Amino acid sequence: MLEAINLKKNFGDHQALKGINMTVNAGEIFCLLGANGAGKTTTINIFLNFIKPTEGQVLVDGEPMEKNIKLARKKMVYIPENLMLYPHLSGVENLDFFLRIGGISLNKENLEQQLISSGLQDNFIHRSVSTYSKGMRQKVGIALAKSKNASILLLDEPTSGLDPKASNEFHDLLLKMKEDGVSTLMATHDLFRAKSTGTHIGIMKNGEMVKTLESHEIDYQDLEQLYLEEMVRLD
Ligand SMILES: Nc1ncnc2c1ncn2[C@@H]1O[C@H](COP(=O)(O)OP(=O)(O)OP(=O)(O)O)[C@@H](O)[C@H]1O
Repeated sequence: MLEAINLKKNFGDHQALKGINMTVNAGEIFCLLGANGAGKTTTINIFLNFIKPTEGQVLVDGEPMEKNIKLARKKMVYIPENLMLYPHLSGVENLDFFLRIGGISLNKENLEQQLISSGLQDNFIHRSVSTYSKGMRQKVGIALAKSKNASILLLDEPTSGLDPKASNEFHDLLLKMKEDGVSTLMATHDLFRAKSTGTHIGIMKNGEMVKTLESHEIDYQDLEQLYLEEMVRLD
């Protein structure tokens, strides 16, 4: 479970976040929507402890993150738009490497199994990652999250640039992790996916969360209209 309490972030005299409150419970997929510069990545970076908030607090499973940052990071996996993997290592070798950094050692069969169950074709798992498509690299990220038993998944536009089939496969994997009780926070510009995959949708604008809703409350057309209205509304 992930919570933000009154998160504020200033970069110089620019207020990037103006008091964000949000909760992502176990088994929820919270999709953050908002125009470029709304503050989505800043929010995710604070959750990841990449940057510190100017004010406010992050709670991980109810505990302030700064109380035990190592433990909090152990629970999390981050998949950005372009997952950084070692291009000359295979999928199996990358997975092994990143798991070992986190103190986890799996045997070869388990590593292979994790990649295959994350949708990577078995004839690719021993090939160098430089031969992988973007969708295949993102699946290595999912395999890492599953192998780590991560309970929190933070995603920053993970399917941008993926073709519809690859994007579909990736979102199916997110839905499976949701069934396993993972708390997922995903920044996205894809309203359709936010509606179809998300359990909750937050619309950010100029550093504020201007709307939060449960995705079953709204159909896709109304979400699109609401989003566009929020974007043009003068405050
Ligand atoms: N390190 C930084 N230094 C100064 N300003 C920053 C920094 N990081 C972000 N900002 C500013 O904070 C605001 C929020 O940026 P952020 O990257 O969080 O937006 P975003 O919603 O993720 O946008 P996008 O959809 O383009 O990824 C922007 O005005 C951005 O210019």
